[in-house]
Amino acid sequence: MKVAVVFHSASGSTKQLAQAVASGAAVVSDVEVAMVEIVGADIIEGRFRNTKLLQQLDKADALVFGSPTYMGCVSAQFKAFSDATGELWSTQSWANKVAAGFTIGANLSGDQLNTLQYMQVFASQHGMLWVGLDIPGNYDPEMRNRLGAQSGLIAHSVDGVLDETDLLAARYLGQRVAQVSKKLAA
Ligand SMILES: Cc1cc2nc3c(=O)[nH]c(=O)nc-3n(C[C@H](O)[C@H](O)[C@H](O)COP(=O)(O)O)c2cc1C
Repeated sequence: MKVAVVFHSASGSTKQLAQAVASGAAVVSDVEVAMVEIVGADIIEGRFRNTKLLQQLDKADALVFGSPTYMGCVSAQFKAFSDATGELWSTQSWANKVAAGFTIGANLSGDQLNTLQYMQVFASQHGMLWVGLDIPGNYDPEMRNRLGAQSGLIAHSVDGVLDETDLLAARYLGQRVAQVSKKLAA
């Protein structure tokens, strides 16, 4: 079972979440986890060009998408990556892969939900199966999902220092994606 955490991060906070998601997925037995970073250098004249990266994702059973919230949506780098997958859309070659998402913003209510919703639509365009969080906000003894979104993980940091509960929720999201993927494959 292969889980890929596909993310863009400019100043490192989304990357910290991605590492936590990956570590959560890795605790599930027989799961191989890859960190797949979207970098600006792969965007040439506005188009994301990294065939190897897309081929790596083809082989994964589950993709967890991560992007900072920029201007109320995914970053331009993440969007360029998602546009590049348009070539796969007509064949639906990612259909029935499991998908999930996480984001972070500097404002408590900085329109991060729109970022998750974009990722969810993106996954649906590929026929993927979206997995949200099954942690009801403010009802968790560990205070994971403190911001209460269940479409995916919304984290918040004003200075790039991650809240421990957001990292716990990210770990949990990774674990959940790996477990659901195994269940589907059984
Ligand atoms: C161009 C730009 C736009 C941003 N837009 C938002 C926003 O709409 N909502 C929000 O809460 N934070 C916004 N932020 C803050 C980032 O989401 C936040 O700093 C995040 O932690 C950056 O992630 P990174 O460290 O992975 O790059 C914005 C930051 C930048 C640079």
